Amino acid sequence: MDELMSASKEFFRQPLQMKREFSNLNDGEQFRAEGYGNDKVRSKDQILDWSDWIYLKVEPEDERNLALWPKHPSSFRDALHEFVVRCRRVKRDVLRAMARIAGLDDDDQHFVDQLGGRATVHARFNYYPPCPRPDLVMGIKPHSDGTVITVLLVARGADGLQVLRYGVWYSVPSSSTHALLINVGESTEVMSNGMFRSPVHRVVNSAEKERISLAMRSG
Ligand SMILES: O=C(O)CCC(=O)C(=O)O
Ligand SMILES: [Fe+2]
Repeated sequence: MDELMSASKEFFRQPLQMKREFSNLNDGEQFRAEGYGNDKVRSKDQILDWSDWIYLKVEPEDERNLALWPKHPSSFRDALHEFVVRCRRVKRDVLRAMARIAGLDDDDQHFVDQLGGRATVHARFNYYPPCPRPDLVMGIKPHSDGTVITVLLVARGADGLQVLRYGVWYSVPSSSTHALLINVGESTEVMSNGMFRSPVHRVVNSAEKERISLAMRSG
């Protein structure tokens, strides 16, 4: 996790020109989901998030578009691959535990198998630079994840993530180590008939501190 978080930081700290090599704008114009950049611009009045990201399909392995995987730092690709492999187990264990909580017996059939053998996983590396006027921007707008499950890797000491519960925003405390946070996705909320809720969350920027995270979005 250390290596991956350092590689991510190093990537984002490069000059824009270097990062644009992996841009999510094809020919500088046409938006595609994968690559480095920001939201698709749909109108002049659109408010963009105060963040940068890289969005990459990481599973199934044979559907990776390696041309968009950063080459610098050189540790980036291997560190990401290793994390993807480790996440498979985390995901499976969490989904099995959830099936047990739901009182289901043959657990794999319920949540794990919903992902199938060729489940799609996207990695979204997020970088939130400090903002001199955090009151005017949003690092990532309020949303819930359209996934089965999201494994969020939060860099050591990074704060800014907030979760909405009954109309009140609660801050997720930062940790002195890198941390994994599991987010229930909308598909699981539907599959469980609302027993597991997919929380609405957002990131607020800080005036002094950056935030780095990696969301592994499954399904
Ligand atoms: O940076 C974070 O912790 C939140 C990221 C997030 O919500 C997402 O990528 O879906
Ligand atoms: Fe999210």
